[in-house]
Amino acid sequence: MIKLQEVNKNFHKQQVLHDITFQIKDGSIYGLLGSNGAGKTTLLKIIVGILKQEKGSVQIEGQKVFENTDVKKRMIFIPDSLYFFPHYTIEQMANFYQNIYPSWDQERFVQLREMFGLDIKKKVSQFSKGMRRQVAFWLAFSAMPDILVLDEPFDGLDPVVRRKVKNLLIQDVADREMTVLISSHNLREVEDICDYVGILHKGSILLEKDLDELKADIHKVQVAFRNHVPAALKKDLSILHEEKRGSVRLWIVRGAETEVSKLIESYQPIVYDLLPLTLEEIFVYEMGGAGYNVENILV
Ligand SMILES: Nc1ncnc2c1ncn2[C@@H]1O[C@H](COP(=O)(O)OP(=O)(O)OP(=O)(O)O)[C@@H](O)[C@H]1O
Repeated sequence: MIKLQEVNKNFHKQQVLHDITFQIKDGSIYGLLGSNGAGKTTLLKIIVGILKQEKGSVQIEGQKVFENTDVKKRMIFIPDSLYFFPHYTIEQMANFYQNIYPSWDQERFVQLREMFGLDIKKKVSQFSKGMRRQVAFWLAFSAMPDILVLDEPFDGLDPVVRRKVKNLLIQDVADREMTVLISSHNLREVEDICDYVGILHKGSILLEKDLDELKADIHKVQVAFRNHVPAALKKDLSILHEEKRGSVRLWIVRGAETEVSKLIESYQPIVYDLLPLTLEEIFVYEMGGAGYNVENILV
């Protein structure tokens, strides 16, 4: 479990993180979303113990992270700007990782070689940007960390590699309860793999959600009635948003699907469809309800 309690961080006199409190359960994938400058990289660096917060606590399995090598050996951070030793080949980097991470799995490194298809005798600096990112993932997956922290991890990866990397992430989470924290400015990029999403805006967490619960709790409804819309129905439903399209109403409603359907059908509509929402649509309505314009916060 990663547990943050009222974490604050200043750079010089500017406060960039304000009372950040959240938890990430073992074996889950948490997406930390936010626009440029929201504070994502700073927060990630505090979680992995590169930076120290001014106030508050960060604990992993009950232990503090900063200057704690035992915890750091179980965790890998892939930053947005990658660093490899100049002149090192992939093989030399792998040897270096093997010495640092006790859980390094050489068999897996060899097995993943086929998937990534990169020459281990070649210097990492001679690969393209996207290929260097693949090397970072290859090393990280071979080190078998308990915790993987990824800063904008999919930038520069082509769609095929992106899919392969996401599959590996999901596999490690399912097989051995790896915990993953991913930062991104793009909801669509992470919505297919995250269990939880937190939105960071100007250094504060605006919203935090379990995605399965979120998807089960909010729906798009198209409905039409022979005469006018029953006022009692509108009163009983939790309608977040309404649009009129001729005689058809489009509603965004909150509530369990079975209950929403039962209630609407009891008024015998002549048209009734309950449609799924994309995660992006859900956030637009959720955050709109909280007084934020989501287009200014997420892409
Ligand atoms: N080393 C530093 N010294 C001073 N200010 C910094 C430093 N690092 C970050 N900041 C400031 O902290 C704020 C948050 O930056 P951070 O890099 O954490 O944002 P981010 O959400 O990762 O943004 P992006 O999506 O653009 O990478 C910004 O205002 C930035 O200017």
